[in-house]
Amino acid sequence: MNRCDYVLSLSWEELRSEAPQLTDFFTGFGIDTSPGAPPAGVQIEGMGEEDFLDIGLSKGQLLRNLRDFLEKIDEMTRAGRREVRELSLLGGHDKDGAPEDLVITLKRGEITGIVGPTGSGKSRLLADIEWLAQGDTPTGRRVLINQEAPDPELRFSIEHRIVAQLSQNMNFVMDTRVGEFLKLHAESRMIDSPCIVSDIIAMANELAGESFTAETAVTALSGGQSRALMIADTAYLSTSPIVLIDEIENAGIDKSKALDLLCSQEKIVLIATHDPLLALMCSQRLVIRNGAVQKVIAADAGERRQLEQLLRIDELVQELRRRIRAGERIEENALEQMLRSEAGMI
Ligand SMILES: Nc1ncnc2c1ncn2[C@@H]1O[C@H](COP(=O)(O)OP(=O)(O)OP(=O)(O)O)[C@@H](O)[C@H]1O
Repeated sequence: MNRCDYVLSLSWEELRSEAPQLTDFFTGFGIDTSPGAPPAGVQIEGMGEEDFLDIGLSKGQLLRNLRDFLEKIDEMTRAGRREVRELSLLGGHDKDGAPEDLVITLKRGEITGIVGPTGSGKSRLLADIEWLAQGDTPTGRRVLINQEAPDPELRFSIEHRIVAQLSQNMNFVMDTRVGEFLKLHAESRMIDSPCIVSDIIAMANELAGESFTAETAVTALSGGQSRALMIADTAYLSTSPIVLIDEIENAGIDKSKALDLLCSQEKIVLIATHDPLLALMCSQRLVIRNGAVQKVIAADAGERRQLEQLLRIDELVQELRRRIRAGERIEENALEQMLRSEAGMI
């Protein structure tokens, strides 16, 4: 018996324990999935021409949809088995060919910063990770997943990418509304939570400051808003366990909140940055020079305390930004007053 026939012959209790998503699939076609109802196969056999007209599909199309749906469930189960627990970077060489002394393993829930002068190779390191380099990029680095070289299927699969890249420019080419875009994305991920779209929009609005709604056209979003939407979307919908971020400092979004959000989703986050606040928020940072990682600095208690103070200073900067955005004039002693009211800051 093939898988399709097997599913069609199960009782609803059996089906629920086998793959709960299937009951939603059948309910969507008006099939009675209550516990005592006849199995799906019996009900489909009993459907007349009118019933098929009602659902807008022929019997053959319905069965083909079921087969596609089962394949998708299987693929997602396989993806779950390919679970990424850790990511290791093995050094290659710098721009002059000198060996890079690097062996480091990054774990889920960890944020790693990549810092260094302009042109030193930060984006190149992100690209090496995105392509799961195997000594075949200009740096000669290798990337291991769970201490093994990833299989080629994982490297070159477009559909099941384990790495999500949030690049500096987010441009939408689709002509659709935010709500519709997120709904489609959630469906493609088989995430069927009724609040998911509104949750993502609420989070994106928290990150962006300037609100938009489910009815806003994606092409009308500002740079900061689309960046915020992509971060919230990645956090809630992306199954990619590794997230690479190239510069969010100028995106006009609440960057510390954005990092907290991604980190709370147990992702392995790498962020290339020139921003001291973001760099200090990381669990560790890789210092790059001349195309190679020169050292790894782990955050310590001293740096954590500096981060706390920097976050307070950042709040003041945000407040100034808010006032300037609102068209206010900044009085001569405004900053001094704000600093004084921040007890103990100066
Ligand atoms: N190990 C290496 N060997 C050879 N070329 C390298 C190496 N590392 C980086 N490069 C090259 O050096 C150039 C600059 O690197 P990259 O763009 O990654 O710098 P960056 O630190 O991201 O700069 P910015 O801060 O300006 O964004 C790129 O062309 C990159 O491919």
